[in-house]
Amino acid sequence: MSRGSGHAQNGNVVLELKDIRQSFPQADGGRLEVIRHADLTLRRGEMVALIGPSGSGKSTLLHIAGMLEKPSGGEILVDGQATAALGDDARTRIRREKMGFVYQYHHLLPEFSALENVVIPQMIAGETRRAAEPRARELLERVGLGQRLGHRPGKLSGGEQQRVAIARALANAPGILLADEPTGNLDHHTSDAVFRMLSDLVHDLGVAALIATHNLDIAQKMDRAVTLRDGELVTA
Ligand SMILES: Nc1ncnc2c1ncn2[C@@H]1O[C@H](COP(=O)(O)OP(=O)(O)OP(=O)(O)O)[C@@H](O)[C@H]1O
Repeated sequence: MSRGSGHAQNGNVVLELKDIRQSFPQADGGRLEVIRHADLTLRRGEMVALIGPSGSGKSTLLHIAGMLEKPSGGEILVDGQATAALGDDARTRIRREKMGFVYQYHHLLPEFSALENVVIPQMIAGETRRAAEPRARELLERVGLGQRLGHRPGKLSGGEQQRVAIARALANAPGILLADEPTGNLDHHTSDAVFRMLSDLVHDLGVAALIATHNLDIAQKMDRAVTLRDGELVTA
């Protein structure tokens, strides 16, 4: 497993959001302007909290950053490459090779073991099972599940399921991790433990992480925080 240089450094920009705007059509024929202006630069090895009231557009901004949704305006650069004009295939390739996603609910495949859940994304990316397994094992060991490799998700606790989901998100060695309330379903104690593990991994692997959370204690433990307020992304 490659190890990064640790905390953020200048020049290690992996994701840039430039003047992102997003609006949605409304029933009355008008448009709901959810994001009026968002600029953000993410560097290797930094963990950034995305906070803001419910409905302020955090999930929308994460979807745009992950190229799952096109913004009404603005540009997204991944490793310096502009993406707005790219076709769907190129966007999908960038997403698959360079991004990992974690959601509030783990979305693991219930009929497969923890190990298989981390192997499968690598096989979809073209790895053989034999090549994919060592990394999957190592990641699962890193998240504290070395003794649970053969367990199916239904036999794991909520915190353990989320640990598998984090290992899966990192399976293809993405430079960028986007997470939407990754500890939102967990009790206070489990949430802290899962966050600590995620933070160690992000810093050790040199991943750039943008993490939406309602939990201000957790947000404070990240390297910095940005807030969506009245459609503007501002430094928290
Ligand atoms: N595809 C869509 N069409 C219309 N409106 C949408 C769409 N997606 C999001 N919205 C609206 O945009 C606003 C922001 O939603 P979003 O889910 O991004 O907020 P959030 O900050 O993540 O909220 P929460 O903290 O409750 O998860 C909401 O008013 C939502 O209804």
